[in-house]
Amino acid sequence: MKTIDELLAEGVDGKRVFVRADLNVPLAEGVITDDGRIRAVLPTVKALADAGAKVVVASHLGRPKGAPDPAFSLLPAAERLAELLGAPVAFAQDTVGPAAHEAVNGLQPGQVAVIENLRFNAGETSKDDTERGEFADQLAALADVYVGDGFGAVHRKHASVYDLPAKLPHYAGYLIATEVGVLKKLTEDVKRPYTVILGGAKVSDKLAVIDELLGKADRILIGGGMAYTFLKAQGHEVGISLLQEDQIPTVTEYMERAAASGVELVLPVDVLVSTDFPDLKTKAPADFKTVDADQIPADMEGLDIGPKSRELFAEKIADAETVFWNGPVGVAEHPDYAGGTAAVARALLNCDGFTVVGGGDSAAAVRNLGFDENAFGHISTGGGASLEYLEGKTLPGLAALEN
Ligand SMILES: Nc1ncnc2c1ncn2[C@@H]1O[C@H](COP(=O)(O)OP(=O)(O)O)[C@@H](O)[C@H]1O
Ligand SMILES: O=C(OP(=O)(O)O)[C@H](O)COP(=O)(O)O
Repeated sequence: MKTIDELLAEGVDGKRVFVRADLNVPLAEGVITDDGRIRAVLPTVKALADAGAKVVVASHLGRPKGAPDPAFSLLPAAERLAELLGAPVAFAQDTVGPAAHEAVNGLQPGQVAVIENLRFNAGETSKDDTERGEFADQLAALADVYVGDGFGAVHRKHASVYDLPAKLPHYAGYLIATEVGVLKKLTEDVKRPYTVILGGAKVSDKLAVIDELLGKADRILIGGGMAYTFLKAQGHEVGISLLQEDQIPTVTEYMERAAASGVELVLPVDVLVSTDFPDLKTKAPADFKTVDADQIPADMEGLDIGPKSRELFAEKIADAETVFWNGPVGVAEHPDYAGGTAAVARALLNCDGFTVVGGGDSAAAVRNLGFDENAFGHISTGGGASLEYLEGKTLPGLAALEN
């Protein structure tokens, strides 16, 4: 993989450099609640701008449906990038249309532009190679060189991640180099016990990684929206909790395999439940109660792990030599459901092993709950990406940079 340092040595003065970043930051009412992913790409953007490149920054944000949707505009991220750079950043209101070309053509060496959300275009995420290739051609028209630095999206076979680097000279940015360097340690020389904690809401994506993790981890703790498919598979009522019904046979097989191979698969023993999802805008106090995990009422959903589960999880983390955590174990954006996630974060800090936290929302939760990000072994900007890397999978965005 050629790195940005090689590109800088070759010289970028006046060249248009396309930086595929992951600026998929959490937003509340259009306000960024954690800018970690923007700060993470600054070294790359700054180095290119300082060397006289015309820097074109691109990213997805959220999951719009292949067409413009103002709720998912990258404008707030572009504005924050400008603040962090201490320099103006041009913003194009389309991705590959006239506004993007105008913004890029208007750049002087050392200046930066952000183009609108890549996923406003159906070609970005298309499963059809030709459609993705055509969109990548349109992106390629905006640049002379490609720098891949969106670690959080390298597991996606998307046009800007996978197809575009094949069309331009391509290099890995500083963030990708750092992330891969740290995560590599977890694939090569894992000190045991190795505890993995999985939570969050991208249940179908993340259930799949358990298949591989069963052969790698000693303990797998399941919280967040992930837990309810397991509880249901054990025959419990889960009410209106997040559920991946079609995955019940799969998780049943996981539980059998874990038992047979001596991997501890740990589920919550109690949960906080409510009839309503909390209001994340007003953060108004929630009406919830704590129940045992096999007593979830039919009209309620589980929104955090309960006090007994927090103790149990902390115990399974305490003596671990290696810990990997992806996914808040509750709806940590709301103070009433952040207790489980805070307990897991504390347990990581109390453990002497090497601790890695991965994922946009997990990293945001840790910082927003007031934990010192430097106290963890590593905070990865990618959740799904780091999990798939640890599985040993070939990640499209890394393979494309290697070719
Ligand atoms: N029990 C739950 N029910 C619904 N959503 C949940 C639950 N627990 C956690 N979440 C949500 O999961 C989201 C984060 O999931 P995900 O994107 O998978 O994590 P990450 O970005 O760290 O990889 C958060 O917005 C959080 O509110
Ligand atoms: O937020 C992200 O992943 P993560 O939640 O696994 O950390 C990345 O920006 C990828 O987004 P996607 O899962 O919509 O492709």
